Parts: sequence; C-alpha cells; structure tokens
Amino acid sequence: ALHLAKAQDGKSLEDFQKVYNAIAEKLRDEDEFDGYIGYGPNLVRLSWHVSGTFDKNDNSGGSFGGTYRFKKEADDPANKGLQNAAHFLEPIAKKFPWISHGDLYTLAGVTALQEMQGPKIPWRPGRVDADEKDTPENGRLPDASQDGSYVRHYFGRFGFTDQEIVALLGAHCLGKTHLENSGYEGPWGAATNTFTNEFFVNLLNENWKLEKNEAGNKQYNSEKGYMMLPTDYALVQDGKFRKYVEKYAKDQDAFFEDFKSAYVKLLENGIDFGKLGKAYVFKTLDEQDS
Ligand code: HEM
Ligand SMILES: O=C1CCNc2c1cnc1ccccc21
Repeated sequence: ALHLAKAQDGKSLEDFQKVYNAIAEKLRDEDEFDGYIGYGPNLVRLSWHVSGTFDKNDNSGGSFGGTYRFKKEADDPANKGLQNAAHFLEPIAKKFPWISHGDLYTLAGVTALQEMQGPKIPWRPGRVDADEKDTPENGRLPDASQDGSYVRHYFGRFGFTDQEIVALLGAHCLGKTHLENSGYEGPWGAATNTFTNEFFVNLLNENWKLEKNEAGNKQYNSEKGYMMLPTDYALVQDGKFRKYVEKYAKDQDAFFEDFKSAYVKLLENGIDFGKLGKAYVFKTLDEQDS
C-alpha cells in the first residue's frame, strides 16, 4: 500500500520557509564548491536519487523513508559524489531536528531549483523516517551507458510517459559529470548553476562525436567541450523522445511547466498525502528581500 503522509505537529508554511531559507542562504555562502558551480546541482541530484529507488510494483523505495541516511543506500556506487550534498545538509538537519530526512532531501532539491531560477515547485511535507531494514537494495538507479529503449523501460517503473521522461532529463542543464564519481567527464564549458532549457538546445545544436573517455567509457563530445551521456543522446536518437526535445528547445516555458509536474510526481511517487491540504509554494530569497 502507499505510504501515508503524516502532518508534522503544528508546522506550517512559515516553518518550512525557514528551512528553505537556511538551505538557500548556505547555497549563496558556499558558492566555491566544484569550481564555483556550487551545491545546487548536487542537491537536485540527491533529491532525484532518493526518489529514484521507487518501484511501483511493490511500492518499495522512494523518498518517503529517508533511507539515504543509512550506509547501504549512501554507499551505492550510483550515489558516489552525493556525500557532498549530504554533508551540506547535516547542519540544516541539526538546526531543524523536527523535519524528517525524506522531507529534507526533497525540500533541498526544490530549494536549489528555485534558487537557480527554475520554476516554482509545489512541495508537500509528511514523509516519515523508516527503519534501516526498509532501505532499498543497490542497483535501482539508472545506467548512463544505455539507449532509448532502456531509458523508456527504466522510467516505466515509475509510470512515467515519454514526455515526462524528456522533461525530467532537462535537469541535466545543471552541473557536470565527474570522472571519479561516475566514470564520465565534463562539461566544464556548459556546466551551469542556472536552470534553463539549454540541455535541449545543446542536444540539437551541437554536432556530437561518440568518443571513449579516460575511464574507457563512451560519451558524446562536441567541439565546444560539451558532453552528453549515451542516455542523454538517446533522447535525439529515439523519434518519440526527439519530438519533446524539439518542443522544449523552442519553448522554455513549456519545459518549465512540464519539468515542474514531472519532478513533483518523482518526489511524491508512492506517497498518499490524503487530505493533508494543498502543497506549499516557497518564496525565493530574492522575493523576500523587499
Ligand atoms: C536516464 C536517467 C539518468 C541517468 C543515467 C543520469 C546519470 C547521471 C550521471 C552519470 C551524472 C554525473 C554524476 C557525477 O559524475 O558526479 C549525473 C549528474 C546529474 N544528474 Fe543525472 N541521470 C539521470 C537522470 C536525472 C534526473 C531525472 C535528474 C533530476 C531530475 C538528474 C539530475 C542530475 C544533476 C542535477 C546532475 C549534476 C550533479 C552535479 O553536478 O554534481 N539526473 N546524472
Ligand atoms: O549539456 C549539458 C549542460 C551541462 N551539464 C550537462 C549537460 C549534458 N549532460 C549532462 C549529464 C549529467 C550532468 C550534467 C550534464
């Protein structure tokens, strides 16, 4: 059965906005991380990885139980590099001991996206920390070396459509790959900490060459020093995916709208929020300056 979200005793929008602001201020302070990319992309990746263990067939995994805090999940080779995001969040968890890990990991991704000028992401609290025994086994996160049919089948486990898959992968406009984490390298050139539709523009505008990188893995490189994973490039090789790449490359607003919906679905997969009321939409730091 679905996990039932539980209201946090008397916590309201103001309380969660305080957590949002603490994360957002720390993002601004610690801007030198990863060659001045900052922690934003890493926090977004953490929010996806804690949710991407979900399996709709038995409702196991997913963001609800906050099981990334346990060694078994944190040490999944697919999670290499996310120790940085987890370390970044430790003082936030100490300052707000009442928030569950599942809520913190997902709220951190929402905060990072909004602070990187992404769309407003409606977010609902109520995830409850699960026991270590409920930690999903390693191997539920995707393999970057694969093709379009693999990507379609993989996301089928969450019940995602082609359109949702392409929108979600647009998050690869952020940050970069690190050879020591995933065996892929680059791009420094296009590695950004601003949320845009540039991933789709890059896919269509650059001419990509499949090359072996220093780790012996094949990746697509462009003259400008941009890169794409094989699973990224699959989005233009597969005709059904390609039409959404073209849509989002032309229309950033459509991308923002569809990404928001798919990302909320990813973060809430497997959770019944019942009548816990509507989602919170947080103000960015800039919107609170005045
Ligand atoms: C087919 C599915 C996917 C594959 C195979 C994949 C693979 C990867 C790999 C290999 C990296 C580089 C990690 C490193 O070396 O540090 C990466 C980074 C990243 N991924 Fe994905 N990813 C997928 C889907 C997603 C989704 C759905 C999101 C978010 C909605 C996402 C967000 C990110 C972000 C923001 C980064 C940059 C992290 C950083 O700069 O530290 N990815 N991904
Ligand atoms: O084209 C880009 C922009 C910068 N970041 C990425 C791109 C393509 N694929 C990626 C795959 C994983 C992480 C970052 C990127």
